[in-house]
Amino acid sequence: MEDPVFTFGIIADIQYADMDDGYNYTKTRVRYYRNSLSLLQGAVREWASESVTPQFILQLGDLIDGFNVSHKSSEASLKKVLTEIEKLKTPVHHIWGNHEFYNFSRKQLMESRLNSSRVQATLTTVPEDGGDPLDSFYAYHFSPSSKFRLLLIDSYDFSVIGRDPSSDKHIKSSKLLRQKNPNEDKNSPKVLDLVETRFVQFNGGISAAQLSWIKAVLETSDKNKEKVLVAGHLPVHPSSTDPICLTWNYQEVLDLLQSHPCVVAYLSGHDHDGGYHQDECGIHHLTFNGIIETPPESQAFGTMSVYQDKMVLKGRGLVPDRTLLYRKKQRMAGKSCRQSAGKMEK
Ligand SMILES: Nc1ccn([C@@H]2O[C@H](COP(=O)(O)OP(=O)(O)OC[C@H](O)CO)[C@@H](O)[C@H]2O)c(=O)n1
Repeated sequence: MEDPVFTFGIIADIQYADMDDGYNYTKTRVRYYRNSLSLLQGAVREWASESVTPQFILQLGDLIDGFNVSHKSSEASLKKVLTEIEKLKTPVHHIWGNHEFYNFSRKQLMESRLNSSRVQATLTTVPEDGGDPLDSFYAYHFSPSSKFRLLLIDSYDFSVIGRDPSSDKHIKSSKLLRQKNPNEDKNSPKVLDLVETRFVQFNGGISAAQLSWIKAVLETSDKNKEKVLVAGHLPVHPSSTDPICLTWNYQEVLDLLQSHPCVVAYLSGHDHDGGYHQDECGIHHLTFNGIIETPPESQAFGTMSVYQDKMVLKGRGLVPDRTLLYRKKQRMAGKSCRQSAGKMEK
């Protein structure tokens, strides 16, 4: 078999805390807080023993659990987990999830080892909108190999968590939550239907500024005939996740991704049960199972081998193997495949 152009490791929702096993909020799933570190160690060992060490690791967010806050162990837990993942001596690209914001402020995150845009500075482009960097979003892109690009986006850009209560983004997202979610506890999806359940406080959305930044990146990639893999903590397709985990403005994000032929995949975490869907434009939506709810005797991570004509995911434990062919349906830049279909037939 031909060699891949590049390979990378993927892992999601480790949510480490030095505490006994517990449950998720609805008491339907066990959370293995302490053992999540052992599963991470196992993943690192396996990646290190592959014939070719992955070029980088994509960590899809929620590296340590929010419980660390009450245990006053956020710094210690973060250090422990980063020490393990960094043993691989390969770059790690970090997405920020809701649990990052329970543990740390945006300012702390920007200055921490979780700011991989800074660590990988030579490879990346970070948006500069001229305003206060703390009101901005954490998103960047890099090219792991010629004609391929990884684009990391900030699912909590427009959110009440991680935003200063006096900020415009906090005020507006809090207003949106009040409009969409009648429950006193805004983390509760009670009485909300299907995709409306996404309007809970532990989710967030993508601001207009970030959407236009993403659009500009994708336009350049379209022009340069690149293939782009987009990654964020929250899923954006209702068929790839339990709807309670969706990005608030998932439809806007989907419309944007689907109108750029360069986009081949969207990778996310958050829904610990995982999910997969190939959308009508051929984009592969992969939601990775969370380590935190993976039994100690199992595993949940993957190695993605990227080829010119496909991606091959070698899954471990709960993550299945998949061969992901690039889209067959043609799309025109700036139009979704649905809009393009009619035009191309003429
Ligand atoms: N129905 C719910 C669910 C959660 N909460 C509270 O919201 C906060 C975050 O919840 P948590 O389960 O820790 O979030 P995760 O990111 O680990 O998982 C997302 C799941 O996959 C979604 O199903 C926390 O404070 C919970 O207590 C809530 O109040 N009501």
